[in-house]
Amino acid sequence: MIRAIVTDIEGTTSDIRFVHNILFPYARQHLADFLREHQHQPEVAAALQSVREEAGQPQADLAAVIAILSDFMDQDRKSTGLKALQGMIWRDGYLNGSFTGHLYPDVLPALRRWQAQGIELYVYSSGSVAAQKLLFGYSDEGDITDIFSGYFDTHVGAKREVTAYRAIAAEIGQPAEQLLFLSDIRQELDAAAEAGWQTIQLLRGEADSESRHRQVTDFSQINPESI
Ligand SMILES: CSCCC(=O)C(=O)COP(=O)(O)O
Ligand SMILES: [Mg+2]
Repeated sequence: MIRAIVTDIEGTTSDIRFVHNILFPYARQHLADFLREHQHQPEVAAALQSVREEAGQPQADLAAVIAILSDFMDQDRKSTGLKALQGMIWRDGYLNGSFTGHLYPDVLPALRRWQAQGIELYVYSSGSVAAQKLLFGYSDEGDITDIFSGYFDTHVGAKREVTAYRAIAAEIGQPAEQLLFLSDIRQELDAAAEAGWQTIQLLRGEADSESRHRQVTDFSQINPESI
């Protein structure tokens, strides 16, 4: 019996093209100006220091950190510091109406159905918790943040690491076999399965013939009561 469902965002609830073609370029375009203006704010300074440490350049000046962040963005590196900064920059974009958080049309009806069945809903993304709340708070369907009982980001660990799923299970307080993780990425599902979770892979685009996970093309095909 599934007690809680944890969902990925990019490629699962939301189109990967929204993240890569809209969110990421917006952050890249505004990064330098944002940092010059806000570098001394405590949460910005903490994220910058985290990036310096991650790059092994603890004394890097602002220009050097901007170059490091540019490299991280080129690599789509799931750096906790970069993700924190992207979330702060995206906030302006959501607030000034530059974009809304993309949701596939099958997502909200399924989330509502599962919630009505007494299943708790959570998010786990490499995007910061603040960025997750923005996407779901300013989504195509309005503010749906209340539907989720909690949000997890890379502070619990990287999405391909088994330990992250053990940490999330401990925080949710349910046995791993009663937790279901939804993601488009096989390696993330492999880590969740190794931690004892149930898994379903979303195939929003290309097939994945190497996957050993149950596969669906949208949320309407997921029936937690049959798992
Ligand atoms: C909060 S939306 C932006 C997601 C993001 O920054 C990212 O790198 C995608 O990560 P995910 O773990 O959702 O694939
Ligand atoms: Mg994904």
